[in-house]
Amino acid sequence: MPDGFRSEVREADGSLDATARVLDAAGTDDERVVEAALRPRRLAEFPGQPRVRDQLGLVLEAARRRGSPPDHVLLSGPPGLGKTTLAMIVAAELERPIRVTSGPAIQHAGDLAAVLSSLDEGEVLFLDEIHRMSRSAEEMLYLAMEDFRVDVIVGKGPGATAIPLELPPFTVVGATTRAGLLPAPLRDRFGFTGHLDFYDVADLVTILRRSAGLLGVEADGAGVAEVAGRSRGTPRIANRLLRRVRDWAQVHGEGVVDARAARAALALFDVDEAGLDRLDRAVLEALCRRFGGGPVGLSTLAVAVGEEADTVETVAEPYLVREGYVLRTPRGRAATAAAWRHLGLAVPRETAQQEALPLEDSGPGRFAP
Ligand SMILES: Nc1ncnc2c1ncn2[C@@H]1O[C@H](COP(=O)(O)OP(=O)(O)OP(=O)(O)O)[C@@H](O)[C@H]1O
Ligand SMILES: [Mg+2]
Repeated sequence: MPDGFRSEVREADGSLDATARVLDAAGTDDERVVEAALRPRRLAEFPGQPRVRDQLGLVLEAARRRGSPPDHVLLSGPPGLGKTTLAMIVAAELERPIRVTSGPAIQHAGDLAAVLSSLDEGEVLFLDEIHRMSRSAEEMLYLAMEDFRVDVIVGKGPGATAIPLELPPFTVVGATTRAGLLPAPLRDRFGFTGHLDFYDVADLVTILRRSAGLLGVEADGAGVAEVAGRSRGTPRIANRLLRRVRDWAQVHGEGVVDARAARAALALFDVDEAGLDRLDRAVLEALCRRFGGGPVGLSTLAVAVGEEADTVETVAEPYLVREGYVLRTPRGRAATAAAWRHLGLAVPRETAQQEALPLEDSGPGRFAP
């Protein structure tokens, strides 16, 4: 997440300004403590993402039987869907230690060299936000991932020499919200790439029941279903909303997460019936009211809602596109009829006509990004 965005969700005392962005899918530091407690530890207790889970399970099991480290693993997808959780699970399944660092923390190749040269055989190196690493570190990483070797540069200027240093075999687990930003040579070094997608409601219900149990919160079926349906397909948001509904239930109700508590708390925190939050609605409002439904370029749209383009693109847009409110076209972002209707506005004739086209004319991928 861009730092500017993070700082916006904080109060002066550093706590989460929950009314501002209860749906912000990126976690805050205080929240990370709660999150860590709610993370599934093993693949078998990880609900959802069946494809990625099966594929990853196979890769890990085969490596375990061979007794050698598995291929490097890249996990991509929107914030809060379980990339960090899966990285921890990789290490747990391999019964190996995990070393955690992130792209922004590695600004110089030397930083990476120090981490790499201290790895033990079979260790898992988790590189979060891998798309934010410096170019020179990236190049060092290719070599290390492929040949298990780093060139340590000694000295400066014309007298500088590269001393090759052999590394024991290890496994890189990279995580990124922006797989498209990774240079192809780096992407190619990963033997397995798992793309995480939004969760369906049934999986979120499973996750919420488990979280309620861990938090010692009583929750009934209707309450859990209400929260699951309004969590933007994102476990982090589901867990966060569960805690806010629990708060409401403890203050105004009997302490039970039920449908009444869920509806009241979600309304209080600006989560609408479709599960859209303030940023989502701001994007739709800008698209429809300011730009007549678009198409409009991402950066123009971002300025209109007062956010960074990166935030609009990684946080709001994937879900709006997937739910069919926004289309990504070569000329920019455009509102669908569903967006106009969601805001309670009349659907412009042109939009209605376009969407009423028989399917064979427009193709099945009309709503695809
Ligand atoms: N499949 C899942 N089952 C249960 N809980 C999950 C699952 N996926 C994610 N979570 C919960 O959601 C929270 C966020 O997950 P995680 O930190 O793994 O997301 P992330 O993809 O790494 O997000 P970011 O891109 O912001 O780093 C965690 O607290 C975890 O408990
Ligand atoms: Mg993460």
